[in-house]
Amino acid sequence: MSEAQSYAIEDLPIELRLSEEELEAHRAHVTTFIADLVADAGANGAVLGLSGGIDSTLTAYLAVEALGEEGLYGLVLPSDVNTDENMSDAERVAETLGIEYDVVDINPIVEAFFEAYPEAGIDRRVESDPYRTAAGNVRVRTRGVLNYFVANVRGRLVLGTGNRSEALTGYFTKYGDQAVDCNPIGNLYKLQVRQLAAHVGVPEDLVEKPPSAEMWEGQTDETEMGLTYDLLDAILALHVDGPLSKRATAETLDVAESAVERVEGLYAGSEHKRRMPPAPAPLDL
Ligand SMILES: Nc1ncnc2c1ncn2[C@@H]1O[C@H](COP(=O)(O)OP(=O)(O)OC[C@H]2O[C@@H]([n+]3cccc(C(=O)O)c3)[C@H](O)[C@@H]2O)[C@@H](O)[C@H]1O
Ligand SMILES: Nc1ncnc2c1ncn2[C@@H]1O[C@H](COP(=O)(O)OP(=O)(O)OP(=O)(O)O)[C@@H](O)[C@H]1O
Ligand SMILES: [Mg+2]
Repeated sequence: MSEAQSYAIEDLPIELRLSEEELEAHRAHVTTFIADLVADAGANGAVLGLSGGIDSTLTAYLAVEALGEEGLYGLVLPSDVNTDENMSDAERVAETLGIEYDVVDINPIVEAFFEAYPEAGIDRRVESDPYRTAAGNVRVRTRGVLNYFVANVRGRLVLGTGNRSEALTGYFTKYGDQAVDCNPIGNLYKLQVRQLAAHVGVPEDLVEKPPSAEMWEGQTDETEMGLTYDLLDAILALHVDGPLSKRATAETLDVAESAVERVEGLYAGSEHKRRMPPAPAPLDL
């Protein structure tokens, strides 16, 4: 967002944008992945948090293709910082797909956490960090607990909605929205998530909506990260996943090297979120 950019995705030396044929291949690949995972686990189906955003909407569409409408159970979990529009979009997705779903207000649960540890002062200082992020993370982790509560009771798996752009930048809450049994769209960059969503028939207004974690009022991913997803995805594909050096990436995209460094920093700083909690090596005494 704050970084100047003057490139066109179509001109990139790597194919970030998927063709219709490739989109159809990804659709089949992901639906097979979901169907196999649920069958191999002997589960009754899957549970998925619906936020009205593009990641959960696409995952829901693909899960219904994989498991049928009976196979997916939706949870719409509003808190006081979610917009009515997003929550009604989440319900619209469930209604359109014909899946069973519940709406559970998480505010009382979240408030109980804040009251249980008033020393953090979160209820009074939520507008500034670290309180704002800490409070947002409580909302996100509360949803994770509820997802697993329902999964345990109904013998289902929890579907995650993480994509590759989020995974590589650590743009998720540790043991929150990342606490799931699988990430069906986890190998797609955000740009490709949007493309696949349009391809499988997700309504245009949901495809075009600015991504938001809705952890606090007015939050958007691109403002918080200081990068558009188009630029982020290009840097990830060329430099973090791809072979280009920092300078070649900046020259190719006609952006300052500082933009590439910013992404490098997000990637390196989130390494701990992509691995199992470490323990000391066994001691050979
Ligand atoms: N080097 C290290 N080795 C091992 N552990 C390390 C560590 N550094 C921090 N940690 C641990 O990690 C914690 C920080 O991580 P975490 O609790 O996740 O918190 P944090 O990364 O600070 O915040 C979550 C970020 O993800 C974004 N988010 C969250 C949820 C959804 C979405 C969305 O797109 O929908 C986005 C959110 O906006 C925010 O920017 C620290 O408190 C510490 O416990
Ligand atoms: N209010 C909510 N109710 C239920 N689940 C939610 C809610 N908010 C977030 N989630 C879950 O957390 C996931 C991560 O949120 P994230 O914002 O990254 O994805 P999204 O909302 O689906 O897409 P977008 O990035 O476009 O906002 C969601 O996909 C959804 O599964
Ligand atoms: Mg969202």
